[in-house]
Amino acid sequence: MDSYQENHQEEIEYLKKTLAFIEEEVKKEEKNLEEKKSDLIAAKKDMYENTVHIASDFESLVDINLHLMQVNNHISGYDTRRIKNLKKMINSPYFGRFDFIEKGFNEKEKIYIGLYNLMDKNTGEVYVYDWRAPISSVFYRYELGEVMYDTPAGVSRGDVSLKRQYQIRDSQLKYFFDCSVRITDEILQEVLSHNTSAKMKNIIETIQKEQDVIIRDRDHELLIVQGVAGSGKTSIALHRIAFLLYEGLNTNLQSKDVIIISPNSVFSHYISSVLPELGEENVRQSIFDDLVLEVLQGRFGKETREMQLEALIHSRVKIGDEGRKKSIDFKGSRVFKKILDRLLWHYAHRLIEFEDVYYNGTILATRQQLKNRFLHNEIGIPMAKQLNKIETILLQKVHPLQKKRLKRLEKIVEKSEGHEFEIKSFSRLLAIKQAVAFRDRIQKFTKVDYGDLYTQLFKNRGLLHKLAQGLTLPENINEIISTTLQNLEEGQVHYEDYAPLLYLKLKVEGNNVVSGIKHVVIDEAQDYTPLQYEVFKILYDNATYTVLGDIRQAIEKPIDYSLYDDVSEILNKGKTIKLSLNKGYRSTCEINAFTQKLLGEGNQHDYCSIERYGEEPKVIQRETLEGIDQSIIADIGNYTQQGYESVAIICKTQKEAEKVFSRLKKSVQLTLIKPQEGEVIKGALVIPTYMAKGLEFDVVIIYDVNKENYVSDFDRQLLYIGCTRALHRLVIYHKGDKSPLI
Ligand SMILES: Nc1ncnc2c1ncn2[C@@H]1O[C@H](COP(=O)(O)OP(=O)(O)OP(=O)(O)O)[C@@H](O)[C@H]1O
Repeated sequence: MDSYQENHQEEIEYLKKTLAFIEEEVKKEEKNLEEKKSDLIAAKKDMYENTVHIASDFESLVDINLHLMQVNNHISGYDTRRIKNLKKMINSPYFGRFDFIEKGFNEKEKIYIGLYNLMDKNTGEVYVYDWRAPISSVFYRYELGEVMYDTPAGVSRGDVSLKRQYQIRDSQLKYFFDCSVRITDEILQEVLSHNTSAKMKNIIETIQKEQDVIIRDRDHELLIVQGVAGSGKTSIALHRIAFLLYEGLNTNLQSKDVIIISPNSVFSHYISSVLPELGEENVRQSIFDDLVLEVLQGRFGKETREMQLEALIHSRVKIGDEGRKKSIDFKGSRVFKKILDRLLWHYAHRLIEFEDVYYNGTILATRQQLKNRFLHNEIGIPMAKQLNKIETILLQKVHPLQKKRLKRLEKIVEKSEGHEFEIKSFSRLLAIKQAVAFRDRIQKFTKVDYGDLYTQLFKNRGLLHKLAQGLTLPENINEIISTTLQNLEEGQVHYEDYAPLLYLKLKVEGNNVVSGIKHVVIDEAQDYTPLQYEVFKILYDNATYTVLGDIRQAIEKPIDYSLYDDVSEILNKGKTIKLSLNKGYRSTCEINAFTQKLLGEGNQHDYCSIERYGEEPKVIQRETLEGIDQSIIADIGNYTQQGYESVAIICKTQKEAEKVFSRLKKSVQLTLIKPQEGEVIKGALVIPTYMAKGLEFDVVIIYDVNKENYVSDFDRQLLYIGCTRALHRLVIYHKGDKSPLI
């Protein structure tokens, strides 16, 4: 036998042994589960039959029941998860191996790496190491030779003499090969040459070194990643969560303690299967609009981010109509945050009209006393709570006086005519009326409403200008003031007002809604304004953060890397690091070269692409829209025949997408993706650019990139986002002259 055959034989044996062990474990766990279920049923039966004798009251009965439910959930949750994980491993128990001699030891260990740990508890033999285990980092980071890796007990060193990769599918060893480099480009190219799927997939078999460094970072409280399109930011974010949860076994981080902030619900669906695939369920996902709804509870209307973008794109068509854009920039800025802080200060010091409080001729507190108490507030207590406390104190003071007053009232009523038979009840009624009047009087200065406060900023003539002293305001500030006031009075504010309103509410009332989050992942970080980060900071103050974005994919903002400095200053974490990724994995080299050119002079950046070749992108002119439609119908047929499974027709706006959809649907099977709607399915679909963010498709067709439709830098960014969604093919159609941007 030659050495390959020997190795092959050895690997077949090892696979057989591992699979047999997994199957044995599954059987054991299933038996275990059955026994536990029977025990539980018996315990329940016993409880129902006997509790009446032992549970002395209803409360203890409830307690027992609750306890049993918890035990029940705990047992079945843990056991079924382990069985599920083991079953997943039957398909492919591991994908990599390295042979390792730890410094100071002689014995060579074969370290197999897979989805989860697989250990024989009786013998201590480890069949497979979880890809997240400390030792597994060697596989992702090193070639042959000397290596080191972090363990909870410190750094371990050693020597790697062999690295091997496998493809095992349906429990069969398809192939394996030895590699001296980290992860060979061939296997990566092979993985990337496949079609994309309706749901994002995990990348554990081919994580790259620079990605692994981010995934396993434990040293920083704020980790910022600037990565080019397709560099794996979203994948990394999800694998990082899985890693932190694995580590969480030591640090007590659980899936319910983690939240992912993603751009929209279509994207949320797209990424929703990665963590469950990696064995981690129940991580919360939220979009900013959910937070708005949760905190503001629909009080100021329901404009969504998509509606804002749609309005913005349409307003751009009218040259010179920059009002909304300036308002968006201003209301998201740190300047506006300063104005809001000054507004809060001004309200506390100047606008609350404290009064002397009398009751029945007795002074309870002077105006100055109340003001002093309020301003020398215990640090950190929100304004509304502090005022509420003042109200409670005044009510407590007045309470004994009200009792005396009731007695007095009874005497008065007794003497008056017409109430002889209802002295008590009539006196009480009078007392209640007086108490209400008293409370209303003090509530004039103890109630503060964040919405009214925001309105005052725009309604109170000159207030905003006064508060903005020393700050630079946009040229159209007066227009912004009048439009905002009008919207507030109509109860329908713009999306850009939500962050300031949230900020004011959280500052005024404190954070009553969200708690317990220990780690926050913000994807598509470039899409949030500094003020939105201020809101995140208040909502998740004690959490650590992973923030990932690509400044070139900002939709309505100029390319400006200072956002990351703002994020770092605002979140203000002790240990912060900013890392960059400049290798794209999604698209072919031809598509990458095309999209880099799109960025325009001066905006290109350090970029490299994985070596995967395909066809040149096509830019095709048609005389009419009908001509474009006919070509697209033919394209969908051709590309589907060639085996591509997802073809996206990307339009500039939702309106355009709807029109294209209604024309094309007569001739071809396709889906229109709408904001707020669930999943992107496979096949042909029509989608507006901003909804396609973060997604990817085998074939991307960009609709009508003509010289009127795509002209500004803003359009360039939209076009860039659209084109970078393509894996294998990119086609651009235009009616008449093409856009000067391509
Ligand atoms: N190490 C890897 N191995 C295999 N595939 C990878 C790897 N890294 C990234 N990919 C693939 O590249 C594609 C892009 O990844 P992802 O969507 O995470 O990138 P991104 O940086 O978030 O992209 P964008 O900012 O453009 O939305 C995905 O198909 C992902 O599976």
